[in-house]
Amino acid sequence: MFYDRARIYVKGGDGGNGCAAFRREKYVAEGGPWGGDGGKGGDVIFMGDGGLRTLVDFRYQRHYKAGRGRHGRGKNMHGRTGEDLVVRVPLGTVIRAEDSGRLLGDITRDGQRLVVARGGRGGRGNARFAGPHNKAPTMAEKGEPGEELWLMLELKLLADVGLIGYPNAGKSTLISRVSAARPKIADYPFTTLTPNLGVVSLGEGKSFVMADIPGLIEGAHGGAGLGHDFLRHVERTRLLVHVLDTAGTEGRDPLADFQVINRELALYNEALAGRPQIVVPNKMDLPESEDNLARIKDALAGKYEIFPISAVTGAGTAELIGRIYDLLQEIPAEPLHAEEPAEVVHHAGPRFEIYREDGMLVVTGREIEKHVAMTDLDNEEAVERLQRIMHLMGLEQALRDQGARNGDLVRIRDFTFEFVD
Ligand SMILES: Nc1nc2c(ncn2[C@@H]2O[C@H](COP(=O)(O)OP(=O)(O)OP(=O)(O)O)[C@@H](O)[C@H]2O)c(=O)[nH]1
Repeated sequence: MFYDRARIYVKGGDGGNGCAAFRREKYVAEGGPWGGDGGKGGDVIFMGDGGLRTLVDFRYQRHYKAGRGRHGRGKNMHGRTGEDLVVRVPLGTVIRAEDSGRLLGDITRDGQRLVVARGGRGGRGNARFAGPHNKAPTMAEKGEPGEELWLMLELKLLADVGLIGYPNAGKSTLISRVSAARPKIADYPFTTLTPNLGVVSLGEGKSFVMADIPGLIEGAHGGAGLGHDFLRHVERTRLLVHVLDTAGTEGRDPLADFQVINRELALYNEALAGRPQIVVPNKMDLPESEDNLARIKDALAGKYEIFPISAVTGAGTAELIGRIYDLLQEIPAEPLHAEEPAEVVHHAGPRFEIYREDGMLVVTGREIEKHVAMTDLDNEEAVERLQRIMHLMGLEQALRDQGARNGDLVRIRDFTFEFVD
């Protein structure tokens, strides 16, 4: 089965907790703080893999979590960093955050890496909070939670080669003749036309994807047009292979067919019409084809490369796919997106939002929630520090602006406190 869309959940590893510990050695009277830092959580990283062709693996596994950082320990021992999780995706995969639709990136190159969910920072151990004002801090930070989100993956680079030609020219026959795998596109939002796809393998890991561009003539004449999703796929083809019914089995002239199809193609999609094109006179096993082939050669040789074949007997097809493969090496793959993001901006947005719920003021916001998550709420020093941070972030003023009064309850995640003006 062939799938070109997937929805998956990714989570960076949580940072390890910092440790609160004190020196407790013989002969050392006043043990100083020496709790180590927690380790950073691992990242979830996508990596381009030119050998992959589909997103099918993501149908079976939807959750991807990187390793968590280890907790810090006494004697200033830092926790180990969590392991990154590297997920291989086919080239042409476009990644968006599901909630906002924001583009995280495009994977277009083999080995290209993109961090899609960052691991959390490790919490600092109490040794790091020691200073002139506090020689024996009892607080340590908890680890920052790893980033988590749902992603929409979309595979855009489906076909390297598009087959064009009149109905019954033999496009389907050619695809089934030369392709090893015959993936089917499932979950297509429109049902009238299904692109016919084939993966053509030449051995030694060499392959390309060929797609039929069905209904070009019917769609153009009827003004029906093809589904947008399908168009998007065929727009990516780098080379067009124009298949002709050389025998004229339906009573038409193959040379006239050639002109008609190219005219329709230009009307239908100018960019597609400008692609390199090679001409494939098919049905050469039929005797009627000989004269027509001579005429086709007279008219088109010099302008186009011509590869006569018989899709039914297979004559000429090996030369054809060999040449297609070589041509594809010369035609560069276009970048898939104009909007190439310079850097992934993770969770941009307002600093915090405040709303009322059950008579309580609830504060949300990535930064403030992170600070709460990293605070050991059972430790008085840590809570005092959190309050200073909230003050510096301007939360008091924001709460006042929202009409908070002395004694009102304010909640941030699992931390509830009384507002004191
Ligand atoms: N004799 C002969 N017949 C062929 C050859 N290739 C295709 N045909 C026949 O031509 C007819 C049409 O072939 P298809 O492969 O279905 O043509 P198509 O271009 O895919 O047509 P659509 O699916 O309608 O777009 C079928 O009956 C095939 O058996 C060939 O090389 N020689």
